Amino acid sequence: MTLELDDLRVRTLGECHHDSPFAEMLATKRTSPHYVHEDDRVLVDDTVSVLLSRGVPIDRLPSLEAAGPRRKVYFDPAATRVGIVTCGGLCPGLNDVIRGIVQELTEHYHVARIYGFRNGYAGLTRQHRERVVELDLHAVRDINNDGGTILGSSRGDQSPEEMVDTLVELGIHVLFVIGGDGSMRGAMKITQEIDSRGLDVAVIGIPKTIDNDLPYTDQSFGFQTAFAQSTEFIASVFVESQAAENGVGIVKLMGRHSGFIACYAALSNNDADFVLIPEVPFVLEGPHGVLRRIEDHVRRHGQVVIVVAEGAGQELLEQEGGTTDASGNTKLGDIGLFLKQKVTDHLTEVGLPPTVRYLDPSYAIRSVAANAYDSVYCVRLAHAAVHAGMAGRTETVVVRWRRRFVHIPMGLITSHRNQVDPDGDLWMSVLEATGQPASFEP
Ligand SMILES: Nc1ncnc2c1ncn2[C@@H]1O[C@H](COP(=O)(O)OP(=O)(O)O)[C@@H](O)[C@H]1O
Ligand SMILES: O=P(O)(O)OC[C@H]1O[C@](O)(COP(=O)(O)O)[C@@H](O)[C@@H]1O
Ligand SMILES: [Mg+2]
Repeated sequence: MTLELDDLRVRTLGECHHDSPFAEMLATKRTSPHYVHEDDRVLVDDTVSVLLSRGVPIDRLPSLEAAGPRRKVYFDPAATRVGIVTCGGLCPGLNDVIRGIVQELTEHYHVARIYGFRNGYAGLTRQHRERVVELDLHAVRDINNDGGTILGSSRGDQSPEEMVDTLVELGIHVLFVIGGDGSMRGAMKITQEIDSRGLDVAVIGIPKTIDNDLPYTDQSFGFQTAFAQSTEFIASVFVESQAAENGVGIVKLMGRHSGFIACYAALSNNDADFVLIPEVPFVLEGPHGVLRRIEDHVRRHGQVVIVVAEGAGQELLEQEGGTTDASGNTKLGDIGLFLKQKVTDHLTEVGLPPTVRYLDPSYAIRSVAANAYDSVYCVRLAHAAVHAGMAGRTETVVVRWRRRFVHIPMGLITSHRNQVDPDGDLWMSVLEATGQPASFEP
């Protein structure tokens, strides 16, 4: 609520003087419900009460710069060299974004060169510089039919100085970083280094996360594909649990800090009786605890299905002492296996010896190709990113916000996490669909 208009202004490298290949097409366009003029701004808030509570005139309301092609661009297209890198965990749609960027840059802007860095930020280091690949239409043809990323990815810190040396050596003007919160923190270190050297290089982020945990964006690309994949595993344990006496199906789904995949997957096929997510703490023991509720459900229905997000109930696990992955992300305890054991022990103790079917689809939900919806989303994000970069926006992320494509300052996307609001309408839908209690605490 403390967000001010000035926090939402994106950085530009300077005035745009070069003719854009889109100038002619834009000349006749008028602002409409389907087209936002390049100088127009999109409101952040969408309810009357929040807008009123801002207490400022309409032109001072928090708003975002519209994405899309400009009449003039900052970089001379024919002389522009571009780099693309994908970092962090895989996500459906990475190849669609790469293809979209390369197509747009090649077919419309006719840029001089497009380089792909291999295996995340590691590909920008001195050691791996020779592995850089040149990307053209041929190299990206059909890549969207495959999951993963043709460029590869990685976790782990790299020196911003070395990475900027690589950009300078290859004469790159625009770097596109497709990645999550960690990648955007890394990208901001790259822009700092660019600034400290006074270089004319733009850095544009395209937010990637299957967890859907980045703020200031509608559902992130690949999320829909990932939760759709998850539903198949829930359906499997449901069938298994129905066929067994005291059948228990448990599916653990990705979601380090946010339970969006668990919520959407559970709502999608409506087979889950309990959904456990990081945002809503729960207790296992006691008359209102999860175990007792599961027991009640098995007594009444003869079976039960539980969907648990990997980050749920971490406070119940004995932690190994703050271990982290190469990128500094905290490694989580295995709530799925823990829950499986606890449920088995409890139901056995109360005379309902269960048949437990446990699935941890893990990488199976994020390594697949994007579905048709996500593919459309990816290609549109790619176009928006290219227009932003060519127009000299920097330290800027392209996002879709309330169905508009807009620019936001990179710092905002790492400012906090998008999480399921326990007071919000999504969690309410989950409670309505599952019938689980709003709280497992007395
Ligand atoms: N605070 C940070 N500063 C600089 N680089 C970072 C930072 N956090 C993460 N990175 C780098 O960004 C890349 C991706 O980060 P990671 O957390 O693994 O995935 P994601 O971008 O999906 O969150 C890694 O190479 C990682 O080292
Ligand atoms: O085994 P890995 O590659 O570290 O990935 C596991 C993590 O990746 C995620 O899919 C999200 O990772 P990112 O932050 O890279 O998007 C989490 O849900 C999961 O905890
Ligand atoms: Mg991350």
